[in-house]
Amino acid sequence: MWLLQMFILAATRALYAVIPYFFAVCIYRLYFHPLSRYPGPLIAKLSDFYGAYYASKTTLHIKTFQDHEKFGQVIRHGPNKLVFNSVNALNDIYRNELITKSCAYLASQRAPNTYDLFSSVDRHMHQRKRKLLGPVLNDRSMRAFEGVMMDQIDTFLAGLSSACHPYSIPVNMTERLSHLAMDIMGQFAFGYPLKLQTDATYRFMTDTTANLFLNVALQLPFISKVRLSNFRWLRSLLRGKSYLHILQKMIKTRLAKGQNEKHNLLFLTDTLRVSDDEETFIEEIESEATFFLTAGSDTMSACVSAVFYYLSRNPECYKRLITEIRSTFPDSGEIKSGPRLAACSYLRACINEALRMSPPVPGTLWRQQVSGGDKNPSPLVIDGIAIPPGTHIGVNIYALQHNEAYFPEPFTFKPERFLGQSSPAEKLIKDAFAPFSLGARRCMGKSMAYLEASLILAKTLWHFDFVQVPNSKGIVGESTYWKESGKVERIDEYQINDIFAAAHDGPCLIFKPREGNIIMDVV
Ligand code: HEM
Repeated sequence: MWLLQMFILAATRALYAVIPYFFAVCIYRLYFHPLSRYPGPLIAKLSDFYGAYYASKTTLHIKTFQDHEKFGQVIRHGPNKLVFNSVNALNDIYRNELITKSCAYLASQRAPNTYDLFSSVDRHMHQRKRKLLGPVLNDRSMRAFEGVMMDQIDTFLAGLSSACHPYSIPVNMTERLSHLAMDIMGQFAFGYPLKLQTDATYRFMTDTTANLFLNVALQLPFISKVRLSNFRWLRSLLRGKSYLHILQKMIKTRLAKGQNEKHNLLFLTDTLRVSDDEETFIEEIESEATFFLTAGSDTMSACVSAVFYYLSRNPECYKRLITEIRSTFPDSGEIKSGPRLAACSYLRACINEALRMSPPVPGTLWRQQVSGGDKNPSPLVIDGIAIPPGTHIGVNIYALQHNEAYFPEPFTFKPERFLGQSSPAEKLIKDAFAPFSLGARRCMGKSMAYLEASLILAKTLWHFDFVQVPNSKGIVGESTYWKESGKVERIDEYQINDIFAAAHDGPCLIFKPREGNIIMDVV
């Protein structure tokens, strides 16, 4: 009993000491903090838990957009954070040598003292890694890989074909495309046949729970100081032991094959070998591979699912795209990279418009002044605003790509807006379109992404016609966020859930072979 009394006494004393401190911090953050004059939600001014809360609900991108609508172009989105919504800020932040990734990215570190491309905040370390990875993702490598990618797409088409026979069954495109995208990445990174499309064994690899936790952690910069990477059990808890097991299997299988196998292809394992010690190397490559597989698969399935969704709801766009593809390529076998695919400007415009409305990386990519940058005599200025040292800054991709100043009628699917390039308004569209980010940390897989999306779409539209499922499954993919907010005119937007990358579902479509097309072509 006396133990309990002692405990209550100690707790009460601690509370008395903490309450004044808590109020002092609140008053400082509201009235005396260098960012106190910037507008924003009250809770965000007081705590980073505002961002973490909406990240846990996967709606942080929507909330940031709404906060811009309410508070203006520059908002305070954490005690120490500013989010901008302009092209000027986009260039000032992401093309700036004095700025690097925010320390919050260290929360994604997977093992102590092990940095992958994503978590290397240090600019020099990042440059070194990016240079190493360059040859894996350049045009030459893409050309060498295209045949393997095409084989995977053929398996995808064969799957759609089976869904047409003996009678049509609805196909959830998210499921099919996430399997296809992961199969492509398994081949691309390790030359390993994961076979998610035809065999259920490794389908757990497309689970995105770990990304949700990562996104919450990215909103809480103090977590990077806790060094989560020291807690190895967390790693297997989040990704799942089986995920790490298959990752190690892919790495070891590739190592056993040696460099000369498929000598025209460069794989992740071959390129990133920096350590001679096998165990250290496997740890390093495991970390790099986890990021790489996610970067190249979750994003791709979100992008292509979104294009299918918008086409199924915009018959004019659907007809125009089908005409472009079928008139450009008299034979399906002719669909490959090259001048003819590049000349399919409407295809590119549809992909861009889907990337604009439903960006596969929809959030604020947090950045900070490089350490020691505060000693620089001239202050950091973003879109005309002097930024106090230590501030986390960024542009929210979803909000920018829905900014009416750049994209009139932002909730309407209009691929045509990407076709012109001469007027000032058209130039603004180009400048404000940033699904792959820009500058030193821009996406390294942009060319691969356009090639993969173009091939999947062109091949599918060449072989099949499709419609939205006419029953209740047909609404899968519609925006429940906007529905719940009563914004009916925005419901037709393909819903992406912000988990740093994008979780998504649907659309559910019914396919039928294009008239006169022999199905055996694709099987
Ligand atoms: C539509 C598809 C894609 C989109 C929208 C996309 C978007 C992005 C974005 C916004 C970033 C910057 C992240 C940040 O600053 O934190 C990024 C980085 C990256 N992406 Fe992509 N990505 C896509 C596809 C791919 C593919 C297919 C690959 C190939 C493996 C890839 C590889 C990478 C890599 C390696 C980085 C890290 C670059 C660095 O930090 O230097 N991405 N991506």
